[in-house]
Amino acid sequence: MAAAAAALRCNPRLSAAAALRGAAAAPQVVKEAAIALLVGAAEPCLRGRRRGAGVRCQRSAAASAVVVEKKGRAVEPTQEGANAGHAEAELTVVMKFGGSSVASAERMREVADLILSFPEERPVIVLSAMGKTTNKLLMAGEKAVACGATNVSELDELTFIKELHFETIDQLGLDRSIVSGLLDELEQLLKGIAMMKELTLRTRDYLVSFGECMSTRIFAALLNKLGVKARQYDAFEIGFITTDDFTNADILEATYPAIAKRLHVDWVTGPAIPIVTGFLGKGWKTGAITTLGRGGSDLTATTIGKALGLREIQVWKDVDGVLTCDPNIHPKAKPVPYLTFDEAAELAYFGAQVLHPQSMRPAREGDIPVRVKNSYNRRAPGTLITKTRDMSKTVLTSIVLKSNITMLDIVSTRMLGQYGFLAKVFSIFEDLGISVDCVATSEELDHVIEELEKIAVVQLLQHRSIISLIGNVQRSSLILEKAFNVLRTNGVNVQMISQGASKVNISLVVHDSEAKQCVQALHSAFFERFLARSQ
Ligand SMILES: Nc1ncnc2c1ncn2[C@@H]1O[C@H](COP(=O)(O)OP(=O)(O)O)[C@@H](O)[C@H]1O
Ligand SMILES: N[C@@H](CC(=O)OP(=O)(O)O)C(=O)O
Repeated sequence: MAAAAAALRCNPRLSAAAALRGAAAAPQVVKEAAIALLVGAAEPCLRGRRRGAGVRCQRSAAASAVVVEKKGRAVEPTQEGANAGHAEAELTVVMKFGGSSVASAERMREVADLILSFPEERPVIVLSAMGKTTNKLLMAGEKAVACGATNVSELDELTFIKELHFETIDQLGLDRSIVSGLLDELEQLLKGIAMMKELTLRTRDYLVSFGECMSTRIFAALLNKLGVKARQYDAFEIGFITTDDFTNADILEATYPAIAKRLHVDWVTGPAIPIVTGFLGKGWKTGAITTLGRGGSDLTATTIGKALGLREIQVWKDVDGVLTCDPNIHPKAKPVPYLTFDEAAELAYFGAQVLHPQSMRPAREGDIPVRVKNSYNRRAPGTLITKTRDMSKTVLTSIVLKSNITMLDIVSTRMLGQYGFLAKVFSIFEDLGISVDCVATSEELDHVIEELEKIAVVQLLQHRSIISLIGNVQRSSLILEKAFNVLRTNGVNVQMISQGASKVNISLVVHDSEAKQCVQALHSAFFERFLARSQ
């Protein structure tokens, strides 16, 4: 059993899902041929060089007209916005700014200022869509399915998106033509959806791509206006090749040499800060626009970091780094100064919204440090994520909560031997093409249960939460002792426990109704009282 469970953890998506089931609240007591699967329910599958002297960003205030071309073509840097430098030095860092960092004209100015406050860097910039644009686009698409083509122009979400982008452009003193073509195209697309009365995953990706296509064009124009040469890129035009899994595509290997070549050649022939759309790619078979899963701009940034062998990858957010838990769950969450790639990856897989689940992979492969910083509080040191770190004093790093999980309790009817049973259970998921922690609809779940019931007694336990304790599992006894002490004091019965093969994660399953209170109590025990005592 243990061997089977460990093997399953090789697949990060399955790792959240497969765990040994013990007798209630008796961790590590393993029942014969009985496993439980956790099925994510509510959310869609979300899915060195040293610095050198060289080209510097100029801060000249020379205004310039910006040449804006059609979607799919880069906004070329302007003469006036010329960065006088030559490309004798390579690009040094990638800086990614999330939606909250570029949510308004004021925020865009702030981000431009932030970038220019590092004149020694030659950055590649990755941007997400402005503020909540992605959510609004999705909502507009869903409403368009039912509202009829003649009513599309009146959709609140479309009006909001138009106003946000036009107001931003006006406030920045730029030309509305930068995005007007895209906004027309967006309206046409919504009319098409209304006529078809259908929003496919492929269309969904095309629809949300407008957010990043607009934010990057506006920002490139702003930098050029400020006298800093910048060049806009649509990721799907410069070699971000992905699988054709719309809404949750994976980056393919061919991406790395392709984007490295394109960005490098452009940089040496005409140095200009590259401003790249986050989140987007191009499906290798269909040639259509794909997205990398919600929050996918982090992955765009780490992919560029690895492709170009940059010194550092910076992801600028609206929090002071990766925190000891979700600040929306517990206001006393505090920044974690250092993490390993393994810890950060585990944290992200288990639902911490702060990093995209796949984003650590390219950074780890390229061994490029990732720094998570706050664009609203530049001085905060943030979190530095590296391959290794001194773990000697570490017990717990962070607590992650993933709610609204469905747990499948599967007990063998002994028609098959133990090994055959486990193999059969997972082949059912494979045959149905279901990634265990990504089952999104109850229909999918019905199929799974129907198949499983041929070999097992299946119990469906809904409204469960996974609490993941990310830390030094070399100290698992201490972590468990402390955690169970807290849970017992709070009268909480743990329904399942699983220790990750990655040695950085222990997961507990509790009922949804108790989960937040548990996280708060655990946080207080590990990070508040512990610190108070050790200081
Ligand atoms: N452990 C955590 N550390 C930091 N932030 C977290 C954590 N868990 C959840 N969050 C949430 O993640 C948000 C940042 O992620 P995200 O919204 O994707 O940023 P951005 O859009 O800037 O890339 C924070 O505002 C915070 O509410
Ligand atoms: N705009 C996309 C991609 C992204 O990465 O956004 P953010 O960096 O704001 O999480 C989304 O909302 O999912």
